[in-house]
Amino acid sequence: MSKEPDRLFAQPLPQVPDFAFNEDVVRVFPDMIKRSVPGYPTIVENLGVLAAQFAQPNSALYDLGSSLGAVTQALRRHVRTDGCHVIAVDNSAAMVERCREYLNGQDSMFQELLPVQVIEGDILALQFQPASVVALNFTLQFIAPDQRLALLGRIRQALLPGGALILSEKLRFNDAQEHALLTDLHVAFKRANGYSELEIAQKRSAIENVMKPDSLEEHRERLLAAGFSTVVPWFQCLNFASLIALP
Ligand SMILES: Nc1ncnc2c1ncn2[C@@H]1O[C@H](C[S@+](CC[C@H]([NH3+])C(=O)[O-])CC(=O)[O-])[C@@H](O)[C@H]1O
Ligand SMILES: O=C(O)C(=O)Cc1ccccc1
Repeated sequence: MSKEPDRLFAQPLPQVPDFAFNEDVVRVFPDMIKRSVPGYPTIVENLGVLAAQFAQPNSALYDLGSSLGAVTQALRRHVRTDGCHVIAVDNSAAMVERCREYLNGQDSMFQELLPVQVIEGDILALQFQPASVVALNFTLQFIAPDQRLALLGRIRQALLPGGALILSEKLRFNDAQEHALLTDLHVAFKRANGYSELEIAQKRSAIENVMKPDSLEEHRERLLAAGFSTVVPWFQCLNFASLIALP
């Protein structure tokens, strides 16, 4: 993975543009996400472990909003189920291009990895194949709120018995005090990872129009409304959580 440090918001910007997954972000993305999302490495590695428990023979494993393919790589490290293949989807051309390079690197280092297909496309327009694992790792929060239920409904319809959706998201909290506390602690996490007050403030204004987190209660209710039977949180670090939703 690229070692370039994230300094995208280090200089004062006259106007902070809306955050986009462009070439500049791609260059620093591994550093940015590790220093911004508490628990990210733990979530990604364990997502592979969880997926291995839900993978069904001869089915698709989806990595939706795959960015540079960190989840896809974890799926390929952990899942050994016969006949599975991974489908990674992202609508950022810059992400997809670099993701394919990284996966070629993984292919040249290891043998007998699951086959993988990287699709440049909108996950809202995807025709799902029968799937046993679907990962939405910090992607649903970037989907327009009024599209989220329909997307989860289509994922539910594609899921095979014994399969699972794994959904990781930044959380909002209905209780104002809990929200303020966990937001402050997230800022402290970023500061401890070397981000300045300016970087933190400019990044906040870059993402506020494009990333709309929901509360755990909203996630649970929407997943049930989409037809999932069971919703189990398996990880939370500050205001970032990951859920297992069963068909
Ligand atoms: N409609 C869409 N269709 C396809 N892709 C989309 C769409 N909207 C956003 N994306 C893509 O979703 C990804 C979200 S990042 C996921 C991290 C990754 N999962 C990881 O585990 O490293 C999360 C973050 O940066 O906080 C970006 O690559 C977008 O291009
Ligand atoms: O940086 C933040 O505050 C976040 O909430 C997470 C994030 C991480 C990477 C890209 C966009 C948002």
